[in-house]
Amino acid sequence: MASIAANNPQVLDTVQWIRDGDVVDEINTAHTNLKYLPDTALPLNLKATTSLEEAVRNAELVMVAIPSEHFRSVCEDAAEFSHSGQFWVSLTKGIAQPGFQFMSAILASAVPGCVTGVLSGPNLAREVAAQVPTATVIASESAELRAVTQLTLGCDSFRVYENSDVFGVELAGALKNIYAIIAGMAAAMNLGENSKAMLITRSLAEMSRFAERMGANPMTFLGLAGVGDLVVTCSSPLSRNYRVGYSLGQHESVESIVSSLGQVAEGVNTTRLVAERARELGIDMPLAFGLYAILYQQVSVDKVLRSLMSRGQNSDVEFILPRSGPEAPSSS
Ligand SMILES: NC(=O)c1ccc[n+]([C@@H]2O[C@H](COP(=O)([O-])OP(=O)(O)OC[C@H]3O[C@@H](n4cnc5c(N)ncnc54)[C@H](O)[C@@H]3O)[C@@H](O)[C@H]2O)c1
Ligand SMILES: O=P(O)(O)OC[C@H](O)CO
Repeated sequence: MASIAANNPQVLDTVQWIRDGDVVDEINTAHTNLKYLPDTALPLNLKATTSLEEAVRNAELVMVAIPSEHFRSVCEDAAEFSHSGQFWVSLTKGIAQPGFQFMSAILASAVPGCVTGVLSGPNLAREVAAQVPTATVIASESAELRAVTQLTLGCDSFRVYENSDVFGVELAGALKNIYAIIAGMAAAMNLGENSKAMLITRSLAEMSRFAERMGANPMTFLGLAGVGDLVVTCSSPLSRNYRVGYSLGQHESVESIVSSLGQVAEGVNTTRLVAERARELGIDMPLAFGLYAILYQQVSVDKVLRSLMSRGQNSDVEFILPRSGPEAPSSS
């Protein structure tokens, strides 16, 4: 996203804050970030810094892409350099603990006086930086924040659509990681194209069911942040969550997959938080429960698959034909 903004002649300065001084030097001198974007030359005017003050103090728009686990602490450190009315947008697709915290809520409490938004959509970072034609969603209650984000990022290779359902957009971005892991598993098991279509479509049904019960608008899931991001992350090995699933499907342990990934796959933690919350609220989420059993209860992938395929059959689109009660297994 920083490279998209830096390429925009209407944006005065783009400053990217990074902890690691060596990466900062690499971006400022060689104009590359080989670990994350090995094939991309970064814009010459993209400036990196290890100083939060330099990145935040004079910014009109601050975009935060920190893994959810560390999102609050970085925002709290940055808050002393913010000013009232400054636009802060989360790019992070996860849920933080303790409790069940979303990034827009963390921004609002960690950065007092800021105006918040969420950017989410089918946006594999390598493709965004390579200027592959791409679209995203900016969600905010502030029309001004939405417009500033569209002006900052909109260009020949990148389109920014708007939505006011902040909760729905950020929930979609977090939930799709669960189903990307499952899709990666299905790919490793060579389950076939029919299975892929069933999986993506039933994932969407499950995500929308959860979202509606949590108070989001399920129609948001028909847009880029819902269907769009679900399709890309469930189809591409460029997704870390998909790769985690692929390795699980090859019977690697979660511990070794996560340690060899070297980057964050938010879906592993999100699966636990969402499955636990869904059980508390009595929301039926068979795919998320199945993945939870594989990740956290040592249940085999084959056993989960058999149990999913033997469940009672229910409504296709539950917003048209209501579901007929709990989908209990039809056979043991
Ligand atoms: N990579 C993508 O394609 C992509 C696309 C859209 C959204 N996201 C979201 O962006 C978020 C970040 O993912 P990412 O892909 O940028 O890479 P990542 O998950 O590897 O982490 C991003 C950066 O955060 C840094 N970091 C980790 N802990 C930190 C801390 N305590 N303080 C400061 N920096 C810290 C890491 O060093 C890394 O440089 C995730 O929530 C992800 O869902 C990623
Ligand atoms: O690499 P992932 O699995 O975190 O997915 C990246 C983006 O969220 C795709 O939109």
